[in-house]
Amino acid sequence: MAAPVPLPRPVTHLLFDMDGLLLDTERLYSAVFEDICGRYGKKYSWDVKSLVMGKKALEAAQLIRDTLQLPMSAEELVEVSQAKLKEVFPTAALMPDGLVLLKSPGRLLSLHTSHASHRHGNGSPLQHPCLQNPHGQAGCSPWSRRESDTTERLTQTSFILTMQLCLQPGLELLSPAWAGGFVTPEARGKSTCTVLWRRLLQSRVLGGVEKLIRHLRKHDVPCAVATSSGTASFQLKTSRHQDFFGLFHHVVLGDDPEVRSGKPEPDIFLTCARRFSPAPPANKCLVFEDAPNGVEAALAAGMQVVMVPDGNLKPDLTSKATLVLGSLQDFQPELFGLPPYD
Ligand SMILES: O=c1[nH]cc([C@@H]2O[C@H](COP(=O)(O)O)[C@@H](O)[C@H]2O)c(=O)[nH]1
Repeated sequence: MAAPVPLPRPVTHLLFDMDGLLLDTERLYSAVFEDICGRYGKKYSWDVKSLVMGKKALEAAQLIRDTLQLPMSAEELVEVSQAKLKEVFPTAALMPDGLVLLKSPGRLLSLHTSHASHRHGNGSPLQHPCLQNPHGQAGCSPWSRRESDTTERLTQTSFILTMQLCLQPGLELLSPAWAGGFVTPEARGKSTCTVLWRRLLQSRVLGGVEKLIRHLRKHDVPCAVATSSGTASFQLKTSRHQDFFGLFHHVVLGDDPEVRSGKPEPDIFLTCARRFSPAPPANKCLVFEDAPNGVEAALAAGMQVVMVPDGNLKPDLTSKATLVLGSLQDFQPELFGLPPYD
């Protein structure tokens, strides 16, 4: 019989990864590497991507080059990819919630699709008193639907029925990324999209990422960012989000001299924890990650880790996380002894 999975333990300090967790940049990396690899008839699949996510740029390029046998050096791959990434990094948006937007003539409806299941890395649902929902199901928080600023609670079944009802002719499904603030160049030109976008911004409640960080800040919970991104990439990616990143106590970057080895080694999280004053012990730190390399790094540092994996990631790559969530918006701080939302 498998050993029982321990419940989350209380923590005092939170350490956040950036790409694919706070910022919706993984699809930018995918588009750029798919394009470069495609030129040589190679596929930048999620199997390859899962190996490189969270690594420093040169190590990542080396791995991609070796795995796909690209006819160029790792340094050349860094140069070619960085040239393209620099163009798109300034468009980086905060991570969208599990939102799907449905557009019908004259009306915008958004549905939260994140099923908010809380599970252990091994796949078993987390049984915790904090997770009892109004329908009495442990391990599954309610589905919600937002129409303008009214919030209704829906069960999973009624959500699916609503989706079916909505997806009739005349209704258009907009990409989740659109909800996160990233408007594609094609969409930008269309007046209907612009009007809908403006309406969405007006009626918008804070996205899960921002809501969580502002909540923690309000309650003086020390938070920091630990990202493998180098200084130049970080500045481009965060250029539109300086207020948001200003909420963190500090940021540790991949080219920091104290970060000798990248994820999956623990250096970046240990360095990040040391820079709080006073520095917390590792077992009082909770890391948030989307990448398997990041989860390994957090565990190697002796920290607990909440994983918010991309849906394309193979389920077995989430197995080591303390807790796995569908979206950061589903995080319940009280599970780790932190102040609950008001
Ligand atoms: O498809 C990819 N995703 C992510 C990376 C690497 O992962 C890092 C993301 O760092 P983090 O998750 O620690 O924010 C990027 O800087 C980049 O080097 C990559 O090369 N290719």
